[in-house]
Amino acid sequence: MRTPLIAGNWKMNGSAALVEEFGHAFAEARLPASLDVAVLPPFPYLDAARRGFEGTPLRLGAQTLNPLHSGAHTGEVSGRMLREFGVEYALTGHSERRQLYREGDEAVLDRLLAALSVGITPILCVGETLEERDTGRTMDVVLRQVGYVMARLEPDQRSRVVIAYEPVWAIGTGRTATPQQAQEVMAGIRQYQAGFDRELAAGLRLLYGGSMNAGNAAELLAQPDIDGGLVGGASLKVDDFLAICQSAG
Ligand SMILES: O=C(CO)COP(=O)(O)O
Repeated sequence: MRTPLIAGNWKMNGSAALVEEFGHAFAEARLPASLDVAVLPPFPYLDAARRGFEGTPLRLGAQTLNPLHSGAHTGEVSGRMLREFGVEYALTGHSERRQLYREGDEAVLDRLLAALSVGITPILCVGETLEERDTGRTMDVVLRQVGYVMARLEPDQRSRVVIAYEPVWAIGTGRTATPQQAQEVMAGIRQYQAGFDRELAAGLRLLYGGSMNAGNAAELLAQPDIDGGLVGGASLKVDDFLAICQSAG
């Protein structure tokens, strides 16, 4: 069975105080027995989070990484450095990185390979814009983003990737995909992978992201092909994030 994963992407938000608050709340929290939970704070908070989350179920993630291990790349952070801070997950291909920082499929692949090379589980984010959905291109776009990366990996690498389906029109808009819309695309991703490797597809963890909150998480997470959530805004409020984690049981 696939273990659900709830990941909180804080984006460029949060504070040292919020890290501390999460550490305290999750130390006391009763969570479903079989659940992985990660928080992805901005880089400056990683060290505090590593200390503050000790003894809690919270694992650490990063929002991006540079494809190289080290070098003259002002402002960048490598996977090797993240690993030193106990980072276990890293986003690659988030739509904000694709749009705002012009990261294309090749850049996404490079970052994902860098994560794998240091033992970090990459979360490959994919998703269509509203225009792409309205013109009937959702599956083409999503499967191109998935296929570009997965086709270039070795089987053992492929089995370590988590895929997050985040429709761009649902991110930060309060407009969530309906459980049926999300399920349809995510079943399509799994079927596409099954065309290459049935066993891998059956074990592939697929997360939904886009305005997931405490009110809609249970219904989304109840869909057969949704194995967890990538949560933005609602991951900044400890009670909401806890409630989402609890509904993943
Ligand atoms: O982009 C997201 C998570 O990576 C989703 O953000 P929101 O949950 O704020 O829509």
